[in-house]
Amino acid sequence: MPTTTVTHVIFDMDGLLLDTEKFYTMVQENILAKHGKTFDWSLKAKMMGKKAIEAARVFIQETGLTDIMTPEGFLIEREAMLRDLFPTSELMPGVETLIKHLHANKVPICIATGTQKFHFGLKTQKHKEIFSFMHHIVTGDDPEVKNGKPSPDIFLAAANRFEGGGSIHPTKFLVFEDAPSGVAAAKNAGMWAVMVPDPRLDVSHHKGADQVLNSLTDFNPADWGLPPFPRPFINIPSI
Ligand SMILES: O=P(O)(O)OC[C@@H](O)CO
Ligand SMILES: [Mg+2]
Repeated sequence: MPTTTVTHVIFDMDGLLLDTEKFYTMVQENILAKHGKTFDWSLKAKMMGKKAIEAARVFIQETGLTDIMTPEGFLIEREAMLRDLFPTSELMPGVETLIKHLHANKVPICIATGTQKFHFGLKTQKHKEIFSFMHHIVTGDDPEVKNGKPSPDIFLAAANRFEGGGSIHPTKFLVFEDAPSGVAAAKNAGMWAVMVPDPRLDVSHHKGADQVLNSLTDFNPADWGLPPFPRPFINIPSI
């Protein structure tokens, strides 16, 4: 991991801030089971992080369902199942502590997520305080995001929306991601990428990340020149 100092942080959301990838997996398994097919992590690795329609095209192509359903039809079926699940989304471990710490130390933070704006609202409704600390949110259906991850579009748009964003060098941005497409997008944008992958994702998909963590609870801000977590207060009784 390079010794560098970053000044701004961009968070991915699904699978990184919110424990939502399990919903996509479960629903996609259900849809494939109806056609006698199984969903596996090699397909998941190709879909996660992408814009919905781009992920749908991969799903239909890779599972051989092109004669049975269209990507658009798959999304309609998937969304009907996801709609009730999204509002139950929980934060991943370490998220609240890290976001509150960065916000308290005035580190500019934002979100760049492949999910569409409407789903963003459903997924975050239980966590309004935490998401209120974000300077801005860029969603996959934003007009500036012409191509989804691994294209750099969404991270470049997110960087530009900070105060003075357009003149900040990309290496001042630290991106947190869970998906191979997201890490590739961050690197394509010239930024640093900390990957927090699902343990079921093959390690071959970790390449390109500048740091790989098992959990955000293992992140040390000082490694990146960010304000360190306060030292644990040890109350040593006076002798
Ligand atoms: O970019 P994120 O927030 O991971 O969203 C991706 C989502 O569309 C599901 O994979
Ligand atoms: Mg993600």
